Amino acid sequence: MSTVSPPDGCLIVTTTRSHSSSTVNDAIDALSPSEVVRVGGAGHKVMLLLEGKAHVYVFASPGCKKWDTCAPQAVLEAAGGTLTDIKGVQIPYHASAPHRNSTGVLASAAGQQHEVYLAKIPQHVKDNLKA
Ligand SMILES: Nc1ncnc2c1ncn2[C@@H]1O[C@H](COP(=O)(O)O)[C@@H](OP(=O)(O)O)[C@H]1O
Ligand SMILES: [Mg+2]
Repeated sequence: MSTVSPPDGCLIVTTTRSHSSSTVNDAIDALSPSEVVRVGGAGHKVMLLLEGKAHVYVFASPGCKKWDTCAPQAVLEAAGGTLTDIKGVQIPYHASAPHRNSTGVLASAAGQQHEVYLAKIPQHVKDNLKA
């Protein structure tokens, strides 16, 4: 699967258009992005990662559900990218897993250092999101 790499020398963060909060914005600000692209839909944001139009997708909020992230995550991982919760933990998809992604979402494009973005998310943001 071929994808386009996001540009070097800048940081484009994609996030929610309609579910912002102070925690959501604190996580974004901590990355010091050069641009923030606010669009609706988990799939839309992952598409931006695949198209090289954003480096990282950050959502430090509990609202997103398993069915919003499962297909986008599969496609992103097939392309070499990464999607975890905001703490870097794998999102569980087994039959008895809770429907809600209560510990948020952080996804990065292929070639990005996922752990570098994770390390920049403030501890109070991580602590605020409980499983
Ligand atoms: N507070 C909330 N209540 C309900 N759904 C939410 C939500 N926050 C996020 N979501 C869902 O999580 C997905 C990503 O949210 P957002 O677009 O705001 O980043 C969206 O679903 P879809 O991916 O099916 O559009 C959206 O409906
Ligand atoms: Mg949905």
